[in-house]
Amino acid sequence: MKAGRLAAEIVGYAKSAESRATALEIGFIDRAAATAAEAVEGADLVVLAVPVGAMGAIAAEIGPHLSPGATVTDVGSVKQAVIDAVRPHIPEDVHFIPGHPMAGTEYSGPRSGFATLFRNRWWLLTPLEGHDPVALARFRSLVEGFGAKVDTMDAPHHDVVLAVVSHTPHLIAYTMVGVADDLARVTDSEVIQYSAAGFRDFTRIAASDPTMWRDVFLTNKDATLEILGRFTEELFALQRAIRLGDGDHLHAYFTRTRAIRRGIIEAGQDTSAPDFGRGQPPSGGRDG
Ligand SMILES: NC(=O)C1=CN([C@@H]2O[C@H](COP(=O)(O)OP(=O)(O)OC[C@H]3O[C@@H](n4cnc5c(N)ncnc54)[C@H](O)[C@@H]3O)[C@@H](O)[C@H]2O)C=CC1
Ligand SMILES: O=C(O)C(=O)Cc1ccc(O)cc1
Repeated sequence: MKAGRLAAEIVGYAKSAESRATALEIGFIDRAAATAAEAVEGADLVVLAVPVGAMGAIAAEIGPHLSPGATVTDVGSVKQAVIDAVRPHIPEDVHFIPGHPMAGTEYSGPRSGFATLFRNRWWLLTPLEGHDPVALARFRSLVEGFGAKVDTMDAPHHDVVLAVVSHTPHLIAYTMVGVADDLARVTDSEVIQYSAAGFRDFTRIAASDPTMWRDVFLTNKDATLEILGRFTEELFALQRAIRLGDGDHLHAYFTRTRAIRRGIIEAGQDTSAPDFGRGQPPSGGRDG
């Protein structure tokens, strides 16, 4: 918003005084408020960017201080739980537009933000029934001003999709790194020294913020457990194929999954890693 001069004044609040001071120092905000309630006084737009489990408490704190006609949005990785926790605290004359930018890194805190973070990334919105289309269109064009692409869907659908493309993969990465750490035969230095790209990517993901991800799994419980159940079934089938020496099964499976990867690249959605066949992709996040 700062880089694009999309707001007259940006007021920030964070629980820690250090985060507030850093945000001011690096120019992310024009003014730091001492409380969340003070931060939202007179604001046209309020963005809730706390761990999913903290959204409800923050909403309760700011609810009585919101201006009529203001818009409240959030950036939480889970949507239905945030809606359930936040909506009761938002006055009738305030617009609530739940959202989720599909962009980020394993880093936290104000120094981890950068102006191009949302460029060419999806920003999913899960508007509530009976929402004001004018407020939605206004917010949508703001987000497009960050360079993001917007899509809308309902919250339960969002949560299942995210369980597949983000939440369960994060859990798998956490597990794989934990397994490597547990293996006495593989010393720490070997894990670090011989890390191939696949495992290195797992370690990056597994370095993500523990509070944020704890809250994601606690609040997207059903969808994550459903996808994890399917994942476990497939894993057992592959385990069995390896044990039986069933190369056809393995080959057919890997052929199917390779087609998915190629589909992502052809759709121009790969912003994660160098694609040596097609030159450098656009920079994606801090690790690029
Ligand atoms: N990091 C990422 O890659 C992405 C994160 N998200 C979502 O964005 C939200 C914020 O995540 P980040 O910006 O990465 O985290 P962050 O750690 O950089 O910022 C979180 C802020 O919330 C504050 N906070 C934590 N607990 C609080 C509480 N109980 N009450 C009041 N304030 C509290 C912290 O002081 C901090 O200022 C989360 O809901 C997360 O699911 C969404 C997309 C990507
Ligand atoms: O660091 C990564 O690779 C991410 O996957 C970032 C991310 C984390 C959480 C989200 O809800 C959306 C994006």
